[in-house]
Amino acid sequence: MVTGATGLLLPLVARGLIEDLAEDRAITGALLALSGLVIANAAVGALGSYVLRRTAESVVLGARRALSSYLLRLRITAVDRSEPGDLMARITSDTTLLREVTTDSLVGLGTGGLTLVATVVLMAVVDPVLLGVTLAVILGAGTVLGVIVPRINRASRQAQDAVGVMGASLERVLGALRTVKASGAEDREERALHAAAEESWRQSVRAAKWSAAAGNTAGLAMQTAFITVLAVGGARVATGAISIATLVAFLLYVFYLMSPIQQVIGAVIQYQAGSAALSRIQEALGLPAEPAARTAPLPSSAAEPASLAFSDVRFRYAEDLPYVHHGVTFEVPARGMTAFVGPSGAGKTTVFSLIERFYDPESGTITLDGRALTDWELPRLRSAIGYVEQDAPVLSGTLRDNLLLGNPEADDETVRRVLKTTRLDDLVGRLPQGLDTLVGHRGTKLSGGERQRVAIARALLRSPRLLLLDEATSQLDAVNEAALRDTVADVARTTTVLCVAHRLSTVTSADRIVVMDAGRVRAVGTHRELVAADPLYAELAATQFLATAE
Ligand SMILES: Nc1ncnc2c1ncn2[C@@H]1O[C@H](COP(=O)(O)OP(=O)(O)OP(=O)(O)O)[C@@H](O)[C@H]1O
Repeated sequence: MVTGATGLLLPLVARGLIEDLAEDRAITGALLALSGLVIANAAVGALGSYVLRRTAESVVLGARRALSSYLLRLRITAVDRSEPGDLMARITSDTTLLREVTTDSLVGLGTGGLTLVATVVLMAVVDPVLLGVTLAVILGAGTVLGVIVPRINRASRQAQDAVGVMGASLERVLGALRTVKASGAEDREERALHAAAEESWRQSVRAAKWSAAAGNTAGLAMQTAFITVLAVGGARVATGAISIATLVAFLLYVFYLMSPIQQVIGAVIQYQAGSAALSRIQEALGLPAEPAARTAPLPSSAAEPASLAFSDVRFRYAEDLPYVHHGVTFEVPARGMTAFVGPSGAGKTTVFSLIERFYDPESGTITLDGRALTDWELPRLRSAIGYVEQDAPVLSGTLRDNLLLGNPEADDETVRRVLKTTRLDDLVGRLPQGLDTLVGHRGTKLSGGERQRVAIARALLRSPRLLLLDEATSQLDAVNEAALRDTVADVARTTTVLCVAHRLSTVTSADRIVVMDAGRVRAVGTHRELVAADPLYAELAATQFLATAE
């Protein structure tokens, strides 16, 4: 505003200068005022522009922090429905567009708008007739802009959506690059990536076309205003209605009008891209999330193991999908090892997802320590559990980062002990950088079996009251598997262990086995009991399990 005000005073001082010259008065004062104004204008302008950019960066930072915190708390149901690459684009690319909204758009609209109004007021003071001429031209341009602006908005939104699609395609390909290469699918994936990039290009070019049209409409309007004012003003000077000095001052105002008008139109155009990005950010912030809560402390090593019960649990992943659990009921007392077996797709992993409350059942209750899961504070519930997922994910970073992910407080002695029980000590000893070795994206620098052992070690370091192992030993060789079986048996003496098992060797030593089939529990018992009592179990034991047993 100060920059605008100093700029606005210049024509008045210029008029004074011309009048001083015309009337042979000293011009030192006017010259000094002119120089002072020019310098103040430049200095305040530079400072303002810095403050503005800083503010804009802070807006982007705020949006990125809010979005990343929110996305970490997303419910798994929302993650199932979204593309991670698209969510990533919303945090990285869409937030960048907010920078322009803050600098060029909002502030441009504010200062440009104010300068515009002030200029018009001063024009009215100088000569209302010429102001009328100027406004008529500007109004015509405004009408044209009203048609163009919504088109810029639509194109901007589609361009950003295409960037999201591109992010999703990239994530899809980079997440499984080996499979893509092994399947010889590079060309097809390349086409999909290019199609998304081209769609973004097409829409951005469309937005650029309309933006250029809008920008030029403004330029054209200003030139028309300039020429019309010159013609009408010239005529008025000829008839003696106004003086030359007034015409010069007015033309200077028309000249000054250019910048705020360009600013306002630029702001409106920028705002279209910004508002498209903003609506994509708001969409992400509208996804269902878990309530914000602080991470709960891990249970002390002396904490009692947990007991668990499912009672008539019915669950499906979405309303348009079939039920995965049709009234699942079982009880697991504190301590000991419970194995879940059953054909693929029976709903074993889903049991674990429900315990972690990644999803909530449609009906029935799940209790931990006799208390419904819904009555537990979510962080407290999860802090009691150690979970090793089916594909044993390992995160990019060092081995140490991965091991300490679930318990950053674990001391060196505990880490050493767990490394020994999971037989990772050999690996760590062999690596030149030991625990500080980088494991690569998703742990690609580790073998499948090593990844599983890292995942188990990570869960054990939490000293959980309930340990969930989902086929955690499927990729281990016989020696490692036997060793880990002993470790798990050891852990089961002090902790409740639930294990989805595919190997007979894991199952035979279990305290109880829950046989699941098509979303129901069909039998519970020990290996010996079930072989005699349950035909499905007997069949599984005789074929699938025995085939992989030692
Ligand atoms: N996120 C999900 N969204 C929709 N359906 C899912 C989802 N996860 C699993 N399902 C479906 O739920 C059913 C049960 O899956 P679950 O992973 O619990 O089976 P499982 O018994 O562990 O099988 P496996 O032994 O092959 O791992 C399957 O039919 C599967 O297709």
